[in-house]
Amino acid sequence: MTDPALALDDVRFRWPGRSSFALSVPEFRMAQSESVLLLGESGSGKSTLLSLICGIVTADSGCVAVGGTDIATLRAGARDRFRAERIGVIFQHFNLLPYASVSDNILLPLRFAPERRKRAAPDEAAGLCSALGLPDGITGTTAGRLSVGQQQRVAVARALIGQPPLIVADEPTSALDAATQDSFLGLLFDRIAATGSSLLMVSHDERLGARFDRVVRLADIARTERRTA
Ligand SMILES: Nc1ncnc2c1ncn2[C@@H]1O[C@H](COP(=O)(O)OP(=O)(O)OP(=O)(O)O)[C@@H](O)[C@H]1O
Repeated sequence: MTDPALALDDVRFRWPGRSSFALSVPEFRMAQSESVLLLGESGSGKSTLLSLICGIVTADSGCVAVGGTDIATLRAGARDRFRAERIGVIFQHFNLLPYASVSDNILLPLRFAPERRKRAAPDEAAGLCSALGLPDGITGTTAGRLSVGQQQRVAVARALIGQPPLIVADEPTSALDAATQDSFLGLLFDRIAATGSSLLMVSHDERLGARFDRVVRLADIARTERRTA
């Protein structure tokens, strides 16, 4: 039997030093190649959940397994390499290196991920740029000079390069108008259909739901505790 792309069991978490917010997830699963839209209001813990899934923070108890590997069993350095190998992350604010070229930004995760680097074709960065509708020759441009929409596409190319099995995206469409949102999602879905990657996207916009295999509300899979500190 193949491992689920993602499995959370009895996960509990509090941000260190902050008792005012707690998140617990009894059970959540994603199958391989599945796309899930995770909805929740602002401050409900969506980004916190993604940080747990990416191993940026570790659960106080319970298990977060990505492709069958419990990330709590990995030491910090190994966890960073595991994330680079297995998860393509699209951050809310893209987190591009503004002084580095588009090409260097896209290739960045491969530096820490030898297996993913082997899977990436030599011209994949340029190919992704063109598939994502970026202009020819953009790979040498400094990322800080791009429009917001272009930065977003570069962030997607960086997440997709080398075909990581899981793509995690934190509100990647929030800065886009409706038409650009639609074409952006079309491109993202074309790419994950081609590679068979799973996609977990966080948003507070339920209109995006039609494109996904499943729409999940954070409130239905997690309990949160919020107190004014
Ligand atoms: N790095 C952090 N350190 C400490 N507390 C944090 C950190 N990141 C988030 N929190 C706290 O965790 C709680 C949930 O925030 P989170 O960003 O996960 O919610 P969200 O649903 O993603 O919100 P939004 O839709 O506004 O991005 C908030 O109380 C927030 O202050």
